[in-house]
Amino acid sequence: MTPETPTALRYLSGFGNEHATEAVPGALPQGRNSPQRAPFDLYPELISGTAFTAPRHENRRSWLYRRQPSVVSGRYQAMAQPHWQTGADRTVALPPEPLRWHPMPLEGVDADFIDGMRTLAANGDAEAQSGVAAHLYLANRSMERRAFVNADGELLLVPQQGRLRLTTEMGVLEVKPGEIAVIPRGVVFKVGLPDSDAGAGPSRGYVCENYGAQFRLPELGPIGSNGLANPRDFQAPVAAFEADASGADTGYELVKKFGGSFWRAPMRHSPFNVVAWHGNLAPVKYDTANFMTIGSISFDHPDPSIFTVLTSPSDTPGTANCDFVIFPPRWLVMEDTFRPPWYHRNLMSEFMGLVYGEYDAKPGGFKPGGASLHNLMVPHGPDEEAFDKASHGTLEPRKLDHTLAFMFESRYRFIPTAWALQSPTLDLNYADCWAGLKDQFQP
Ligand SMILES: O=C(O)Cc1cc(O)ccc1O
Ligand SMILES: [Fe+2]
Repeated sequence: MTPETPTALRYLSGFGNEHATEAVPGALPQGRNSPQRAPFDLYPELISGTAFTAPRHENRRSWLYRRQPSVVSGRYQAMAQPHWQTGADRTVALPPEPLRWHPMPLEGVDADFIDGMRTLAANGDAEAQSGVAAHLYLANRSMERRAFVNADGELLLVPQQGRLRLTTEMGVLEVKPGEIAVIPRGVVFKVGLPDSDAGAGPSRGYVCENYGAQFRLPELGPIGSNGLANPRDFQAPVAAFEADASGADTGYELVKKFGGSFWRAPMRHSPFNVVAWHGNLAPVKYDTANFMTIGSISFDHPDPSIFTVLTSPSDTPGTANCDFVIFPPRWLVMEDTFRPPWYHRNLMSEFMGLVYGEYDAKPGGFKPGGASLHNLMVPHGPDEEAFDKASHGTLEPRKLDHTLAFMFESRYRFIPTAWALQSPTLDLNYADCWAGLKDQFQP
């Protein structure tokens, strides 16, 4: 029952590249996509992630050559997953203040990746193809004969604890904390937890579900033709299929999120039955250790847009549906500068998480696995401890090391779910971290 994949996974390099990959040599038709009979009598199937007529530089689609087309499944039945919410919940009274959550406890977790998903906050509307959700997953069980497909958006996975083995229609990817993965809308996948399976305990991580335009690399402007996340460091899987795909004895359950509702259908065969594929729509992984970080080498603290890994544009240029921004290890060398983030209020709304280490604006209170939310025009900035240290410390070159925070930044306010607002992990004392900032004005 194990997937037919090599033990050391191989990947194809490049963001949005036209890849071509065969699990069995000769399985890809040559010179055309849809011959009268495809090699080995595989079924050609197209998946398009953009409208057919999207501009060429945005157009994403792939051709899959599979043992059975996706349409072969049993009937769908409604299924409950009340904790995975879709779009802004307008019934929630949105607090106008900074919010923070302590790490969600892992004790007593008994769920796979799908059942263990918890929406912390969401905005926009999947139907309107705009907005994002910020979820946390807490899971201790691999999806074995269970697969998932999300029709509502793409999923950006940010593991915080434990590796994920992502078996997808297009092959297998493995990601560990520090790495991320993006699974396109509509691509079937399942999540294995190699570390949990080995007894290391539950896995935890963050997910950005993007209902809007697909994540892409940001423009580099005056930075030039290299830097930040380099395209070649994004890795797509090689084609792989499950060995038992034709065995009639091994049922599968396919879970589908469709317009915010969950459905399940029995399948007689594994949906991971793609023998070859080609195209530029594919799941990818990326190691944030490869991010070429740029910062000030003179003075002042740059805007965090300098740390954008991927961006999902909205229809207003420069005002993203969502930016995925990281705060990786880096040197701070600025002279006569308050080096942490300044105090600020922004048009954009900021959901933050911490994969490991300490975040320089909140050395104490923001813990790995926790989250914070600073919505549009909600004031925030360094806590008292960070302010004191940064105002009085000597300004030698200093490495911020062993740290990885990130931000899902959106033009739309994130509305926390009722569950998140009632959670015992909600930090009711968050505002206290600024309460001691004194008026030190001495004219
Ligand atoms: O609020 C935060 O911690 C995120 C952030 C970091 C930064 O360096 C500048 C602005 C900003 O919103
Ligand atoms: Fe901020």
